[in-house]
Amino acid sequence: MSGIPEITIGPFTRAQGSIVLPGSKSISNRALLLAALASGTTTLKNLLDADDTQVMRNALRQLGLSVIDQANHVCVVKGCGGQFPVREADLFMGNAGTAIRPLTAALAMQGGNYRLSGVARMHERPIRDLVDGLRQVGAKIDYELQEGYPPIKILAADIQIKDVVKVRGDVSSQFLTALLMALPLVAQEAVRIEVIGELISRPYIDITLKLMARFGVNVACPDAQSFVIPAKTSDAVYKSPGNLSVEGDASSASYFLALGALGAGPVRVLGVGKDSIQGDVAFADALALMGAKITAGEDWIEVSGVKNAGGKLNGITLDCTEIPDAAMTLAVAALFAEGQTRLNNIASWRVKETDRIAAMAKELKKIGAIVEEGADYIVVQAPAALGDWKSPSEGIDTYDDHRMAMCFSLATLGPNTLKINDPNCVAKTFPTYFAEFAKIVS
Ligand SMILES: O=C(O)C1=C[C@@H](OP(=O)(O)O)[C@@H](O)[C@H](O)C1
Ligand SMILES: C=C(OP(=O)(O)O)C(=O)O
Repeated sequence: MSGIPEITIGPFTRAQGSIVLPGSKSISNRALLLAALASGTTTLKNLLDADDTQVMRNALRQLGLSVIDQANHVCVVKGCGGQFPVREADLFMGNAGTAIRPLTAALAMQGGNYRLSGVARMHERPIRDLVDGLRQVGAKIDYELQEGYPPIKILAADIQIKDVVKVRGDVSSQFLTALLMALPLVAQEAVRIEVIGELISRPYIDITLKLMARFGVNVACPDAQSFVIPAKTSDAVYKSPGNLSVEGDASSASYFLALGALGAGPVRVLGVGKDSIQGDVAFADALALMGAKITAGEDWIEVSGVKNAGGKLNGITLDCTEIPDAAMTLAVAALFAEGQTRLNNIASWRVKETDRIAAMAKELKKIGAIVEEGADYIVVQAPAALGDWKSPSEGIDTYDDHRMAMCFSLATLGPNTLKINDPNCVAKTFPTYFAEFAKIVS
C-alpha cells in the first residue's frame, strides 16, 4: 500500500451529513465466487472496490475466469459452471479471510493443484478447522510452514462425499461458510454439515445461505447446528441470477452511525437499512441501547444525537458474538459514555487482522481510558474528566487493521487533536474512508 505514514486530525465537535456506503465486503466476495462457479454471466452492481475484493477478483482471473470491472462499481463475471479452467495456480490472498477460506474449499473440490498464501498476518490466522473439514471428504491439503495456518497447498484428489461432514464453529464462521459454498459442487447425495460446539458470528452464515439461494442452491437448516446441502441434479449447480446488487457495507456504516451519536447528527447512511441481510445492522440497536437516537428505513439508517438531556451515551454490557466487527466501534464509542462498557464473547478478535483485544486495549489506554481485557472480553471506561483525555505524541497505532484506523477516527470528537498512524490500512475494505469522514465532521 502506498502510504502516508500518519494523519493528524480533529478535534471536531459536530458530525452531520449523509454517506452512500461502499458495497459490503462479505456480500461482494461471496457473490464473486458464486458468480464464478455458476453457469451464465452475472452482473454485480455496487461491488466493493477494495483490497479484499481485489485479491478475490485477481485470483478468479488467474483461475481462468473472465471478471471484467466496469465503471461505477459494476463487475461482470462469466461463470465456469463449477470447474475452474486453470488446474494449477499460485494465489495471493492478502489478508482477506472472506477470500482465502471460501476459495480454499472451492479449489479443494476441483481436482487440481493450487497454492494459497497471503501477507505475514494471514500466515498467523487459523485455517485448520476448514482443512480438517475438507479432509473428511478426501481433500489433500498440506501446510507449507506451520501446521494449521496458510500458506497451504491443495493437491489433486478424488473427492468422496460423505453423508455428514463435521466442522468446528468457535474460531471463525468462515470455515462453515466455505464448506457450505463448496460442497454443493460435489454433492452426488445430500450432505449434512454438522457444527461441533459453539457457532460464532452466526449472521454471516445467514448471508452465505441467502446468497447461495440467489444462485439456486437452497440449504435446509433442521436445527441450529445442522445444514443440509441438497444432492446435485446437474453439473452446474449454481445458476447465475443475472444481476445482483450488493448492499452497502453494514460494518462500514457503524463508524458513521457512531459519529451521528457523538457529533449530534443527523448522520444518515445510505445502502443498508431494515431490509439488510447483514448482521452488523444490529450495531444500530447496540447504539440505541447506549442512548443514541436512531431511525431507519428499508435501505437507510440515521442517527441524530443522544436521547438523554446531558447529551452523553451510557455504558452497556453486550454479548457481541453476532456483531464481531461492529463491536469494535462500540469499544471506541465507550470513550464517550457514562459508566463502563463491557463487550463479551469477542475471543475471535484475537485471530483477525491483528490481536484486536490487545490492540484496542493498548490504544484506548493511550487516550486515557481505563481498560480491562480478558481472553474473550474487553471493558472500557472513559477518561474520568475532560482533562484526562490524552493526545499521544507517538500517535495511535493501527496494526495494519482497517478497523483500528476507522474506529479511532471517532476519538477526534474528544477534546484533542489525534495522530493516527498508517491510515491507508483502511484500503482493506474502505479506501475512501478518511475522505468521507472529512465530509461529515467539523
Ligand atoms: O463471513 C464473513 O463475511 C465474515 C465473518 C466474520 O468473521 P468470523 O466468522 O471469523 O468471526 C467477520 O469478522 C468478517 O469480517 C467477515
Ligand atoms: C475480520 C475481518 O476480515 P476478514 O474477512 O479478513 O476475516 C474484518 O473485516 O473485520
